[in-house]
Amino acid sequence: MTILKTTNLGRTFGGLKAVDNFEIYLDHRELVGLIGPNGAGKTTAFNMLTGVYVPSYGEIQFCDESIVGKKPYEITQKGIGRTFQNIRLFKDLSVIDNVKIAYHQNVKYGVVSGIFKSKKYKKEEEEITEKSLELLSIFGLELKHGELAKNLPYGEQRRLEIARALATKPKLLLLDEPAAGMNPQETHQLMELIRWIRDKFEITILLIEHDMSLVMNVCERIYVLDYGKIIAHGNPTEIKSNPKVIEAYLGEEVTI
Ligand SMILES: Nc1ncnc2c1ncn2[C@@H]1O[C@H](COP(=O)(O)OP(=O)(O)OP(=O)(O)O)[C@@H](O)[C@H]1O
Repeated sequence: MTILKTTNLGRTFGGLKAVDNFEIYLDHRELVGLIGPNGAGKTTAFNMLTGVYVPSYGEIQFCDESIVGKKPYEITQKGIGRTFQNIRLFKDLSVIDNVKIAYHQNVKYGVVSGIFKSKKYKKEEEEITEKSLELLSIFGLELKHGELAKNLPYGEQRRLEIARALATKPKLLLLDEPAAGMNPQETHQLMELIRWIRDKFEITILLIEHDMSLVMNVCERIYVLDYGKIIAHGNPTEIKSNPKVIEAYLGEEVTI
């Protein structure tokens, strides 16, 4: 079942077509990679899918509904969660509060209930705390729940970002360079975790990554962007041997 489909999607900045004719589909429970050299347009594509940028043209269908023109928070509520290339945590809040804030996007009590701290409010709060701790334990962060996010080592901040994104209960999770700045051992563990998350939460994952071993090992299908256009699409074996992909990566410090 296809949950996301884009048609002739594009974004221009002045005269630059940062992304052009971007056409992808994602099926339920797929793990798909989006790769390409620096400046190819990967983050711009993510920004359109999540409402951070309004597309200059084209269509995005998510769960059979157009999400073009919707605000980022509306798209989050519809079921697209994401992480950012540059980590965006509330650095001066505790680890658990970072996750709880994300959960609050889906709670049912109203403002009045919140102000007067009704029974329903307290029950919801207890549930959110419990669920947040459960989520933190998946990411090996439960013992650090009281620490300030800014005091976590880099790899743990990246994991906390994924936990936050999952707390918004996404059907589709977009990960923008989840392994950036991680050492090989952390990257390997993350790879396992990403696969596990997809299975446990039964979600679709689209990830941007520069670490080719991670992409090739973890993704079932891969789209390759170059100068804003998709130049290749296929499984890892097909992508590795695609001449257009090899050419696009010439001069980059990566082995594919
Ligand atoms: N807000 C913006 N204003 C002007 N140009 C932009 C803007 N955002 C992106 N661009 C340009 O669009 C192109 C694609 O950028 P983008 O960040 O999407 O690439 P990327 O593939 O994510 O790169 P990287 O791998 O380096 O993160 C680049 O030429 C970039 O300079």
